[in-house]
Amino acid sequence: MSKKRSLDSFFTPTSRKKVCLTVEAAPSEVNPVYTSSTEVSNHKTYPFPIPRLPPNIIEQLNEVPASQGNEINDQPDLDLLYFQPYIPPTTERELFEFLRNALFFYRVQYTIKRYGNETRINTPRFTTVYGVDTSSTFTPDGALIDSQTSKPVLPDRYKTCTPRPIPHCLDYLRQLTEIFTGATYNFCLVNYYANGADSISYHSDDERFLGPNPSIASFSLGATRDFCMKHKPIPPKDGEPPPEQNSKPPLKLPLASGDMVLMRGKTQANWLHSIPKRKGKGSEGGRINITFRKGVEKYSTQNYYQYNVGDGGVWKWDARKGEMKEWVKAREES
Ligand SMILES: O=C(O)CCC(=O)C(=O)O
Ligand SMILES: [Fe+2]
Repeated sequence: MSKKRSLDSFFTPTSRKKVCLTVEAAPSEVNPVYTSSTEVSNHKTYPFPIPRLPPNIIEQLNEVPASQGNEINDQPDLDLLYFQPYIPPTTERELFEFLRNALFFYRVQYTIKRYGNETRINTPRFTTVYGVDTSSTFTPDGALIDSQTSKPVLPDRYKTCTPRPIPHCLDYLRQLTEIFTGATYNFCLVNYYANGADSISYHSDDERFLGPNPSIASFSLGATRDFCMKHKPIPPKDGEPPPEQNSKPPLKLPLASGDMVLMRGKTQANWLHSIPKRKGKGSEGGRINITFRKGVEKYSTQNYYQYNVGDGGVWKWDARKGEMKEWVKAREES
């Protein structure tokens, strides 16, 4: 297949530009899929193959971003670009349904030590992750090699996890997002909030393994949920009077299906974000969140797999029952 235009020719950071890629010129060619079949992405680490994006969704995604991003930077250290929407309205529902059907998820549990006591934490949403930090790269056939030497990565690099390549259906969006944000991403984290009882508490993605001032592109599909942001408390400095705190109420962005928030600059270092639980009206539907980020240390790989895959069972959307079900290999094959 020939490429009609190179991806580089579309490179205009954060600009609104219609990308008329043909299906032949899809970014999937830049990062081939790790399977012999053209219908699915597969890898030894996947519990089951993941369908590639159908051509009609690819064609519609070539219209991104569907609107101009609005800058939100009127508060200290805050630097957001908010697209309402980014994914065209003709596509968001189909993409949501497609991804919910296609992906596998986990319900991760882990133990933390608080004041000497061990506490079991149940992550209050479904999660999954793909990708690997900059020290390693996947070959087109899915082998993990050292990014510098191109030699196979030895098992002791990632002792607690086995990294998984980003499947075509998410990698296509990753590459489009790289074009429009001017940043590069090697991880794709996916959250599924089954209803208003699922949530993520206030946190910042400020780990050292993302480097200083990381750009994180965050997509919403499905039910609308509030994205709340508040400034971190400003710690006092030795010998100085208490610093003035940001007294403004938390920022609340009602993230709708197809929206994208690009968090960048000093945002992660200074702000916290959350998706609070939601009761009553609008708490019924499921929501997918996809974030693209770049891990620059091998520890990012271990951390992301520990907290987004873990060591529990696989969950898959059951379209007939309309809910996530624990997935059992034998059941699918029989
Ligand atoms: O679901 C969202 O919009 C936010 C998810 C998030 O903050 C995260 O995964 O770190
Ligand atoms: Fe986050």
